[in-house]
Amino acid sequence: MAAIAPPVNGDATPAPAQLADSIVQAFDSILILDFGSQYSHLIVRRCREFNVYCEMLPCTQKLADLKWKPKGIILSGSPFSVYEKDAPRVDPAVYEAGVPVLGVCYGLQETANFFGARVEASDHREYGEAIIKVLQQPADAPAHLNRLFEGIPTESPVWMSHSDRLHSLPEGFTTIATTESAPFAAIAHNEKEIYGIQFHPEVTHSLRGKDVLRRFVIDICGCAPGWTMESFIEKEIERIRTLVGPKGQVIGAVSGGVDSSVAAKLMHEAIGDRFHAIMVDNGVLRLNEAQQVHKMLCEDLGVNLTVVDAADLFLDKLAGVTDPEKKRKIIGNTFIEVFEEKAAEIEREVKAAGGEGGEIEWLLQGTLYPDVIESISFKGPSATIKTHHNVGGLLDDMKLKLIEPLRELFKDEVRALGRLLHIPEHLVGRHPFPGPGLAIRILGEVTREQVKIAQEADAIFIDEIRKAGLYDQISQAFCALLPVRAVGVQGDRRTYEQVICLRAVKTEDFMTADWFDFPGPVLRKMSNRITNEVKGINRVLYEVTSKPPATIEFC
Ligand SMILES: Nc1ncnc2c1ncn2[C@@H]1O[C@H](COP(=O)(O)OP(=O)(O)OP(=O)(O)O)[C@@H](O)[C@H]1O
Ligand SMILES: O=c1[nH]c(=O)c2[nH+]cn([C@@H]3O[C@H](COP(=O)(O)O)[C@@H](O)[C@H]3O)c2[nH]1
Ligand SMILES: NC(=O)CC[C@H](N)C(=O)O
Ligand SMILES: [Mg+2]
Repeated sequence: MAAIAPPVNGDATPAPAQLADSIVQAFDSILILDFGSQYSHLIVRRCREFNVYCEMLPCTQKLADLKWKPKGIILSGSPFSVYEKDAPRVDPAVYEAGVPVLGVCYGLQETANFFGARVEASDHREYGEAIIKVLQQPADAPAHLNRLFEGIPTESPVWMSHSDRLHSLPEGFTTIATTESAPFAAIAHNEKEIYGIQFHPEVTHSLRGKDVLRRFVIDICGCAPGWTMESFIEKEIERIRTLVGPKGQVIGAVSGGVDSSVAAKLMHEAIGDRFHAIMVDNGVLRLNEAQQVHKMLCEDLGVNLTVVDAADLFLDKLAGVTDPEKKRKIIGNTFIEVFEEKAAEIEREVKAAGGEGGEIEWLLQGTLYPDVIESISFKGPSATIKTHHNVGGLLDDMKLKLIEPLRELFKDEVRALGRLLHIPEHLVGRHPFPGPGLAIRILGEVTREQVKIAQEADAIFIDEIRKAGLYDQISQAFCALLPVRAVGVQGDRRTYEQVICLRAVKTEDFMTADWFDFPGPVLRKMSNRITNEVKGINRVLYEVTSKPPATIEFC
């Protein structure tokens, strides 16, 4: 998505995002301006849970450049303090847009700051739970002062994460709630529907936080809750048809993962056989993955899939490379090279067969919102944690244009979409597998030997998870091959072999995650099988770090 409204959802640049025109025209939408809080994406999720579409853009987004009119604006929290020299500033147009505004934590402080109040470091830092007290306004007060907390108990627990506080109330505002340490825990403008809250309503620890957000989005902004997956399918199919035209052809990057399968099914519904699905065997897939996916997509999805064997090309390019980001870029770039070559080949074939199809201009990818969310941070590339192969790892001069129907969605929304499209449960419920595959799970150099070890260990791990009936309780599970050797004893002989680390996590949206608590006997069986069956491994570790501070993948 480019800085200013591109004509399609997807766009190769990892620059600020804008909502696809068709979505905003069809649905009431909320704009969330991100000041860099680690919880910003949760605001997006919560609003979507009310069936209201919302889009998060960096706080540097100027309202004047926005091609659509939001029904309301939410300003997120931030690691900054408003009095810092480099602190991100709110676009003053936000308060003149004529739509309700809600500032959360830093958003409240920046609003107060804008309206002339002093914000200062406090002796009473509040991290964690606080009890909010809602102040009932006098009978002659403007009605909107009571609106945000209407129906919310006078006292309820909220979650705080701040060390700054307002020194005083900005002129023209009223305090609408307090806590013991925050005398201005919630404020509202006396005339305009501008609100600020010091707590984080988006985290589940704020007991009635979701209700406060609902009050804002539905009752105050007046958003109609029309954003459902049913309506999304309809609109998206229409949009794809218009975009591609009556003769246009699309090549699809399909991996067997749930995202690209859902995207492929949607595309197939929209343009039928003018869609050509391609899976690339990049040499770092799971054991027998290419064969299994081929069968699954043809049989279960009715999509015609070609598997391109490019294992040697990828593995040769990866030879000698140990840096994780370099691996990611090489894989991202090589994927595109292969797709462009394949697109030209399909065009020639269609022409030779006297077919009607036009040029292949489009590449379908199953990119999701979490894949892009980091690259739209206002902090820019310096904050990039890792380059997702399908976002930051693309070729700069690629000829194919991207079409990414799921770019605005979270994983659970995609799964719901898949079920509505009648995609079988075993496909919809599959654990994600990253495009760069085992290359980012083999720490150090990726060789054919290392791939074989990683594949065999992974197959055993997943097999045991399934046998224990735990597959659906786990969000993602895999093995990482560590670049170290350790001494062991096998068959009375000294061994000096590699160490494999098992990782299994539970997560709702893959933005945060917790490690899975396996029963001891299951771990024991896994460890036993791996050391016995996989040549080259003499130790098995289990990873017990959540995200954050770790990430799900090892690199
Ligand atoms: N081996 C592959 N061949 C072709 N395209 C791929 C391959 N691996 C990844 N892609 C493309 O990159 C996109 C992003 O990969 P990602 O792993 O995030 O999604 P997915 O594979 O569709 O679903 P999941 O996240 O469940 O694995 C895919 O949707 C697909 O378009
Ligand atoms: O297709 C992908 N291409 C990538 O480059 C990539 N990097 C991470 N992932 C997947 O994203 C989710 C979050 O992973 P991290 O916590 O490691 O960032 C997890 O599900 C990861 O498997 C990727 N998927
Ligand atoms: N979570 C936040 O938005 C914190 C804002 C500001 N940095 C503070 O400490 O008060
Ligand atoms: Mg995948």
